[in-house]
Amino acid sequence: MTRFDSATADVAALLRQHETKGLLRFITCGSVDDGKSTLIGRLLHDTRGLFSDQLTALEADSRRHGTRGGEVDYALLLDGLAAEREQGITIDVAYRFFGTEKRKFIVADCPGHEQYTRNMATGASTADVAIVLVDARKGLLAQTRRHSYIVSLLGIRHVLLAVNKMDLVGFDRAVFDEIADGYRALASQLGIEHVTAVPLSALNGDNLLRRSDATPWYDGPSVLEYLETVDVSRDASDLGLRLPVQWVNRPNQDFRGFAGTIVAGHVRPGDEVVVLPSGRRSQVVRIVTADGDLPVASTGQAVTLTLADELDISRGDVIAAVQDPPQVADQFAAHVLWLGEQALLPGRPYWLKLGTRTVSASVTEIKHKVDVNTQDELAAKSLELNEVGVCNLYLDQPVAFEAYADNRELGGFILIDRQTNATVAAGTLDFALRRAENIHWQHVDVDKAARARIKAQQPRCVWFTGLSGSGKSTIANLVEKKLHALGHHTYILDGDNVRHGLNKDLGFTDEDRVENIRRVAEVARLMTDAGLIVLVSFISPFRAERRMAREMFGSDEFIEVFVDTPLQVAETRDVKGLYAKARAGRLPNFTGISSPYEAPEAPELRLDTLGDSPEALAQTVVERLLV
Ligand SMILES: Nc1ncnc2c1ncn2[C@@H]1O[C@H](COP(=O)(O)OS(=O)(=O)O)[C@@H](OP(=O)(O)O)[C@H]1O
Ligand SMILES: Nc1ncnc2c1ncn2[C@@H]1O[C@H](COP(=O)(O)OP(=O)(O)O)[C@@H](O)[C@H]1O
Repeated sequence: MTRFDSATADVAALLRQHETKGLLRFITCGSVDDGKSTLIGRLLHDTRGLFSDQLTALEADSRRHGTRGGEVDYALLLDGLAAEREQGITIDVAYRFFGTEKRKFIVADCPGHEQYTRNMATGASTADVAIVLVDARKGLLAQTRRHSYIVSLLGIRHVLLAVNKMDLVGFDRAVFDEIADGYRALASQLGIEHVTAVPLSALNGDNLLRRSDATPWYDGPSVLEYLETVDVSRDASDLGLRLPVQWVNRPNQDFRGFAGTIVAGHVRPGDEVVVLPSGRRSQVVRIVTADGDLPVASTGQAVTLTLADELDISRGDVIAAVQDPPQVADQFAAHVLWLGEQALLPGRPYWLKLGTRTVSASVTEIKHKVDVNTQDELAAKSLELNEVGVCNLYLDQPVAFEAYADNRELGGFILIDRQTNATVAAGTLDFALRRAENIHWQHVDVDKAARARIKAQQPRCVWFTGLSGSGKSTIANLVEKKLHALGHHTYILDGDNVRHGLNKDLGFTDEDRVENIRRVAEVARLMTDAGLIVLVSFISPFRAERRMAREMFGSDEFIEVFVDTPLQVAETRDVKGLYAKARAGRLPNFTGISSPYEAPEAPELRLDTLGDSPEALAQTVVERLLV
């Protein structure tokens, strides 16, 4: 068992012991060296929340590091644990638990370095309170502003401003007042409703558990008093029931229950409910739990509901009160905090996870990005790590949602990279866009099958991908000639050509290439719908967009052909002299040289242009097509 596992077991015991007390979740944020770890370490230790094995380890560490006079260096404990978890990468937020007679606490310790915004957002998404630490000698920093912006973005309404290291400025009231006033101005700009400022020396314990004699001019609470008494209840009582279905419980033919945690409202047997997004209605029959059936259940409780009717309900659906259901939509205005190493590219599909539902989503437009230090709106074509943008989102299917301001569970989402499964963004849904609401799919009587029948062929999209000069155009051209000779109806979409018309507004940046492929894939889809065999010949360098294109077609309709020519060979051919230009630095973002090419992993066909002639390769494609 690792140290972390044993801590987890202890935590479970602690939580059980404190089960009857209120629970407060908070995060700590601040710049490096503001004293975060010391603050948390002391809170844990002085409230006797430290687990004994960790305390022993801590004292040993302190001795090893030669801390003054055998004193415990509290910072060591948390920094040590954080480092340990960092090796496991992904989330290195350290969740710590402690309790007093009045409350129990879960604190997410978010590392303060720039690149750790991801951890902070993770911690903040469930917290009720944020402790923002500021070094009294340094005042408000860019990092303080950034963290406070994220705190407000993620809906934390209560901030404890801990002006730390007051001992180093002689507990000077003027210093404290100036920082507190500056912060209140910032908070009101950001819409943070409740700010309490405390003059603190985390190291010495002044105003930490009890009020300190060193600050007779201060009559507010100590940090712990604040945490024990702050009222974070939200007025959710008037919201109707919302239960996102986590799983369908069907142990046998006679029982079918829908399990999940109630995120708003309450429920009783007999209540009328609606299931979203389908809109089907039913009535609650039982509220089942491990401890027996309940007469009523409310927000925060994990339950299994059984319904009067046999409805088709699956994970991700939301069971809601009939009188007051959440909305359903597939297009949104949203705030997106980008956490990916690679930039956000409009048009690229990501997985969006909202409540218990996962759907494919893309950003259709970045309205602007927000300078998190000044709140200025800046023009943007993409979002880089740690940037926040106001975006339009498009989902490939409708979901039940609520504005984040009203309900964090049904309004807060994350975006996941479809290749790496890494979390690349955290975001909030602001409101639904109505633009598609009044547009309905127009039924036509002559359909794709009818069009294909008259052409006596199966429509296809043959997608050639490869480096510039690999041979895409040459081979596609030969394939078309052969198909034409056989009486087939075809069309070639060639990158060079389409860029002269439909896509003449696009260049060769990553984001322009994503849009280039999105458009040509849509055109290819229309053409196959018209019954044609379409040959697409685009470099299409990114796996994500080739996959997006593939998903637009039926399973045997899309044939990915990798024209596999090594870079050195394509460069030697240099049909258009572009490689020479790129090498000379006169052509930026050139594929293979200053812009990446991601080779297909599982194409339907791989053409080795060193092994065979264009003619032979074209014949291979035709044979694959006409099987
Ligand atoms: N910077 C840069 N990088 C790559 N290619 C460049 C560039 N600048 C111009 N060209 C010419 O544009 C053709 C590629 O366009 P595509 O639309 O196929 O490219 S992409 O799919 O959007 O990556 C490509 O055609 P092919 O050589 O037929 O592939 C080039 O002739
Ligand atoms: N086996 C092969 N397959 C395709 N092209 C080849 C082959 N061998 C040599 N070539 C030459 O390589 C060049 C490929 O250029 P092109 O078809 O315009 O590539 P792309 O469309 O991928 O940029 C042509 O001059 C072609 O004659």
